[in-house]
Amino acid sequence: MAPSFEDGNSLFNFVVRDGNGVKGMVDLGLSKVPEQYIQPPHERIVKLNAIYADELSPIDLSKLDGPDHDQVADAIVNAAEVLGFFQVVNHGMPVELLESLKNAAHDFFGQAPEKKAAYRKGVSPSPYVKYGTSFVPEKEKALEWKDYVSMVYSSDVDALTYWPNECKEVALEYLKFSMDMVKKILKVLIAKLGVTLEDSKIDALIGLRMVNMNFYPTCPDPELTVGVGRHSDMGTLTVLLQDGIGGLYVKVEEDMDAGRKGEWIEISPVPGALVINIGDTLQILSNGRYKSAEHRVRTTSTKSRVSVPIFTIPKQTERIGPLPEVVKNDGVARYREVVFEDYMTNFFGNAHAGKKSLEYAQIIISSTST
Ligand SMILES: O=C(O)CCC(=O)C(=O)O
Ligand SMILES: [Fe+2]
Repeated sequence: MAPSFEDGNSLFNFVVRDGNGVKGMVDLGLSKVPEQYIQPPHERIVKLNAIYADELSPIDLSKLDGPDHDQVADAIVNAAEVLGFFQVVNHGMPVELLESLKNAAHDFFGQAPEKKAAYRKGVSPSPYVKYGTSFVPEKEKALEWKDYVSMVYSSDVDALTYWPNECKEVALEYLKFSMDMVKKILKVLIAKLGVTLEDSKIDALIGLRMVNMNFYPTCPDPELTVGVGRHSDMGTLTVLLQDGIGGLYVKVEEDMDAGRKGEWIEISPVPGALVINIGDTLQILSNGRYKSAEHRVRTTSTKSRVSVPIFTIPKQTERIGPLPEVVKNDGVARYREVVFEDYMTNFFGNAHAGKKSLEYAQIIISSTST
């Protein structure tokens, strides 16, 4: 039976306030996209632009420990400078774990709405778990076609006590495997900046970790909606597991060989691979050399999609600014120093709007020369 929401408020209340999510709405039987989800034309993802250039072939991470170290390090740095996104294979994570994670995400979101709604903001029994929908629904002109559960890591004991039963064990294992990889990649990126950081500083830059599970229900008209709107991630590095459905798009910020600046290209699913992307923090630390890529997610009408990002972000008290050696080299600081907690508050206080989040730390450099 088609749902009849008399006014906009009742739909908002059903989906957002009462925690039924997009899934709850779709499960009622939906033949068309509700008005609240219709994106303005310039935000819609119309064209399926599946470019599969050489730059996007996955990087074999196991080679970082062998004679090809320099080549692999260069590939990582190049990807971070040009697109801000790359995929890795032979990362050491068992394939079965990746499969279990996707299943666990389906298990979690497949539960009755009240089970998930128990983790809503303000009522969640755990300070570390939040279930929700869209990004900041109260501030968005059009809602995003996505439900999520977010699990903050504080300790193994807390994770196993407070994270949802449906996914806590696999999510924790995934996080453990990922952190070694994240540290390795981060060390490569920092070294190429000509900077040496103490291990304690590296740890502080990825001191807060969050495992999210995203669920994108089927949509009756994917061309009117977005799964996630244009945004960059706020943290240092993001690790992402996506399923085989596809729909993750990245905006080309630097010109690649074929002159594709400004185009959106798809990060096509590769079985067994993980996606890595640079976040705002690393763009700031590198004084703009590494790109916190703008990305977005399309919805589909055929099958629900799941993805499982790990966000590694600085500790709240950490001061983030361009590394002094890099500024010295560049002759200019493109960002000011900010306390990460303030950066985060600003990030979560606004709807997704491309790379606008970076403006919070940006120094506007006026060109007075010539
Ligand atoms: O679902 C995806 O592929 C990406 C999700 C994403 O960008 C995010 O959660 O920040
Ligand atoms: Fe993202």
